[in-house]
Amino acid sequence: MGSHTDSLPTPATPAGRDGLDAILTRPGRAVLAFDFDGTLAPIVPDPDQARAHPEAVRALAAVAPKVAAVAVVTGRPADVAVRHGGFADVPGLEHLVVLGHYGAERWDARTGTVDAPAAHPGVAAVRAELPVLLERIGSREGTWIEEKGRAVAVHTRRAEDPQAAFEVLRQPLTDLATRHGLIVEPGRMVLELRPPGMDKGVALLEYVREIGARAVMYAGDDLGDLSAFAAVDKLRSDGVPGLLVCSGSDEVTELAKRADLVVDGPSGVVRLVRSLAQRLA
Ligand SMILES: O=P(O)(O)OC[C@H]1O[C@H](O[C@H]2O[C@H](CO)[C@@H](O)[C@H](O)[C@H]2O)[C@H](O)[C@@H](O)[C@@H]1O
Repeated sequence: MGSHTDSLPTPATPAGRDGLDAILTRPGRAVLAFDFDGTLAPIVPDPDQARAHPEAVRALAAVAPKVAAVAVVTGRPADVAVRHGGFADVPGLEHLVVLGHYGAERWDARTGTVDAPAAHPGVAAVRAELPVLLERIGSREGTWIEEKGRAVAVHTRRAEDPQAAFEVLRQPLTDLATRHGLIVEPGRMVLELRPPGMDKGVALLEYVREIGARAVMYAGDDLGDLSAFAAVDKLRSDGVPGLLVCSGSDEVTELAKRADLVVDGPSGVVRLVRSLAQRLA
C-alpha cells in the first residue's frame, strides 16, 4: 500500500451513503463481497490467463482484518478462482470464503478445502451434444467451449464480431439447456449452461445471514451479479444497509444503472478497497 492515500468516493444515492456509513461505523459487522472476473480480475481473451489485479490481494488483505468478513462470489469453480486470484495462504485473508459456481461450491481459507454438491446429470448430456450443435448451427469462428466441471460455457470474445456470435447461440443453447434441466447464464461474451437452483443473490444472502452481518458491500460487473444486487436491495428493506458497487465497463451497462457507486473497472475496485482499508485503519 505504501504511503499513497486514496480518497473514499461518495456514493451517488442516499441508500448507498447509508451503506457506506454503516460499513465505516460498524466495520466489525460488515461483509465485503466481490465478483471475480471483471471486478477483481481484468477481462482478457483467454479465461485461463485471467489473474487478479496485481494490487487486489494486497488491498483485500489490508481490509479483511478490519471487517467481519470478505467473500468472493463467482461463476468460476471455487478452486479456479482461488488459484487465479492467488487467494490461498495470504496473511490477512485467513478467513476468506470463495463461493464458486454461483454459490454451489464453497472454499474456505481456514481449511483450504472446497465443499460441493453432487454433479447435475444434465451437464454430461449437454457436454456430449454441444460440439455437434455448434457445428450444425454454424457458430462463428473463434467460438469455443470452456469446460467448468459442473457446467460448460460457450465463449464468443475471440470471434470477429463477438456480440453477433453470442446472439446466434442464445436460443439454440437455451433450448439445449432446457432439454437437460439446466439454465443458461448469460455473461460478458459467454453463455454458460449450468444447473438451476443457485445464484449469487442466494449465495450472498445465505452468507450474510451466516455471519450475522449488519452491513454489506457487493461489487460486480456482469449480468450474473444482478441477483447479488437484488439481494442487497432485499437486505436493505430488512434493515441491513448496503452499498452496491459497479466495476464499470462498456460491455455491460445494466449494473451501472443500479449501482450506488461506479468505479473504473478492477483498478477502480482496488482503489476503493484500499481507501476503505485506510479509513478503517
Ligand atoms: O462471476 P465471474 O467471476 O465474473 O465469472 C464469470 C465468467 O468469467 C469468465 O469469463 C469472463 O472472463 C474471461 C476472462 O477475462 C473473459 O475471457 C470472458 O469473455 C468473460 O465472460 C469465465 O471464463 C466464465 O466461466 C465465468 O462464468
